[in-house]
Amino acid sequence: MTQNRPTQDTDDLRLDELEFETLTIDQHGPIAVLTVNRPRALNALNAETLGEIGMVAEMIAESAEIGALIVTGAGDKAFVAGADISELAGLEGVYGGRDMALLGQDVMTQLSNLPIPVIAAIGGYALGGGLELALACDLRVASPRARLGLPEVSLGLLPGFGGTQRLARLIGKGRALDLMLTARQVSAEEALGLGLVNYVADDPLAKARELAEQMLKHGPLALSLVKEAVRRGLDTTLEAGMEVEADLFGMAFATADFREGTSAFLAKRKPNFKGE
Ligand SMILES: C/C=C/C(=O)SCCNC(=O)CCNC(=O)[C@H](O)C(C)(C)COP(=O)(O)OP(=O)(O)OC[C@H]1O[C@@H](n2cnc3c(N)ncnc32)[C@H](O)[C@@H]1OP(=O)(O)O
Repeated sequence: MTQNRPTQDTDDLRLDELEFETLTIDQHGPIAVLTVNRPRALNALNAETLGEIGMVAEMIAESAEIGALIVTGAGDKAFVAGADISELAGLEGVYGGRDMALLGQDVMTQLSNLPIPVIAAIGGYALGGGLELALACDLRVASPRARLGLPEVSLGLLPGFGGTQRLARLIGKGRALDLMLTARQVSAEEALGLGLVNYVADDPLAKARELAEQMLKHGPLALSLVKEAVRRGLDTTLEAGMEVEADLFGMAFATADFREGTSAFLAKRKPNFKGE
């Protein structure tokens, strides 16, 4: 599904040379920050924004320079207040809705499958498609003011950007159904207790950077193998997941980073990982 996807050839472009209509990208060394930037609509996701997020994910997947991605929203009121309701209201029938869900799912999966850590910094409302965006990230850091929920049933809808699947996998079926069937918003503190967010911090962007820096001290290939093992293992049986883990563990042994990590430990020095 490539509806409204930008068609620009990205082969020779750097991320910080691209201009987007609905988001900004900043790069600080190996850490990129994607900010959804539609503050007048509380950063709601329309098809254009989804297309732009997908384009950024595609570029990051091919970039050797970016080691971690932080996703956030412009302004202090909202992370992302959902899919753009005015756009949804204009979609035609079953197929319009299905196409929009497939576009959203596709983009969230692109983000989720990135081989680098992806952290959501949630400063305010993360509702509907906004929470689904955060759920596609590896970790979530929320401000004490954040409000999170999947209120789609209040619009006669269900979550359609992966939320019914990712929320149940993250916090369990019972808790996920509670949030989705009541449409209630939870505070950051409750979200922490539910396991919906990993950290609550007054400055979620600063905390997300701190976490990214901590992760980037480790071997980048090992980080990507951890993500792959968890992702592939969760979608299968425990036994098959063990097989996946053993295969990836074997692959780690073939990397220069493994030689470097173990040599550095034995020589009592800091490792210098190269991602090879
Ligand atoms: C597959 C995915 C499906 C979905 O995601 S469906 C959408 C799920 N999300 C929601 O249902 C949340 C919708 N938004 C709200 O309920 C409220 O907003 C808030 C509680 C987040 C904040 O309320 P308040 O402080 O009173 O602000 P405000 O005046 O409602 O919003 C400011 C401007 O932002 C626009 N806006 C907010 N959320 C969305 C959205 N999701 N889609 C499109 N526009 C949105 C409003 O309309 C308004 O605009 P104007 O100033 O022109 O009246």
